[in-house]
Amino acid sequence: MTEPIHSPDRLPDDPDAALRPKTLAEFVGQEAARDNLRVFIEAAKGRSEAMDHTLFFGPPGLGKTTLAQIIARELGVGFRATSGPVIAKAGDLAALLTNLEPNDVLFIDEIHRLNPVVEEVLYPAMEDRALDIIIGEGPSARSVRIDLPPFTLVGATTRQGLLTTPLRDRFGIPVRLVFYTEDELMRVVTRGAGLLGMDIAEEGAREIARRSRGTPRVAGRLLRRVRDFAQVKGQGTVTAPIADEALTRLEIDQLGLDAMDRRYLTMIATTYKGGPVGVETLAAGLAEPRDTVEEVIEPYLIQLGLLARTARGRCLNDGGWRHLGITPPSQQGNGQEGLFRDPE
Ligand SMILES: Nc1ncnc2c1ncn2[C@@H]1O[C@H](COP(=O)(O)OP(=O)(O)OP(=O)(O)O)[C@@H](O)[C@H]1O
Ligand SMILES: [Mg+2]
Repeated sequence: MTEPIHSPDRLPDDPDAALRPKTLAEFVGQEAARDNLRVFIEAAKGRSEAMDHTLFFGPPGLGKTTLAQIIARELGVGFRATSGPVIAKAGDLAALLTNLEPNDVLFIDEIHRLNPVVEEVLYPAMEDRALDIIIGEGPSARSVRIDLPPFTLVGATTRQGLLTTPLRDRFGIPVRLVFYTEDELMRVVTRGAGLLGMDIAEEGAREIARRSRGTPRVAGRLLRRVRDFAQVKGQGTVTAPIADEALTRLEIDQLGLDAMDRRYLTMIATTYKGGPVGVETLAAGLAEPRDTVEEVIEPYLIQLGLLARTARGRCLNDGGWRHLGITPPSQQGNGQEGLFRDPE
């Protein structure tokens, strides 16, 4: 399997762990979120209390896991991490919760994928710091309430919309993470280059930043690939031309779109005449899971204004047509045929 160079999906053996910021001060961007978190962390520390439960949501690779770790570190408390699909039974969650030290952070990644039975157990744990456990079966079964230490639940999800309302409502601090600006990504790239001991020109960093899909994880990955290229093809320094050549070879275009993004846009443009077309149809056409289309491919295309999600399906915007260099059917003069045929 080849490394998904440009996909913001994480890999099992997290190669970007080395680039992970460890403090709020080191964490680039997400200004609003950071300012708020700083206040909540200080306040909780000042009172020696657990911080309120916090939910991070936003596309993959924007720093949800990183921020969860930073919170624990800045609070000076322990950090336990798990993920929604891993907690199979209520008992698994009970074991995790009863083993926490006071004020610890429990991080649940992909919290929208919690089993509903487990989720029911989480409600009183979050709200009343209590576990209601059923002991025994049948007529002799009884419910026992166990008190828990104070703790902070930090949840992360790429799909806030898939969270049940009762769960969402129990987070006192909801934090939306947004795509990074080019300047912010430049700081991410420059910082990463420093940590990797790389020589990088300002315009080289800008080129990588501009083509990183607004995502620090992608920036880190592109940086490593461009470094290889600079080492072999150049004098070791990442200049703008070296970065451009490397990224072009990786089929990452001027907007930072990769081959999959372009296949997605081209399919809407040519097969579906610009849409609207349903996400299921597009996912099937690309042979990608619907989740990947909705969580990874679409958010950035929408952010760039190339694509619109409408009630009737996905539609290409003017910018999308322009980026592909295709004239929309509506703007074609008479006699222009052939390019846009009805899908079978
Ligand atoms: N603000 C930032 N500044 C610098 N580097 C960052 C920042 N945010 C994220 N990174 C880098 O991007 C990588 C991915 O971040 P992280 O794992 O926190 O993303 P995530 O939102 O949890 O993604 P996923 O949804 O896939 O779990 C980190 O290892 C880190 O190197
Ligand atoms: Mg994560």
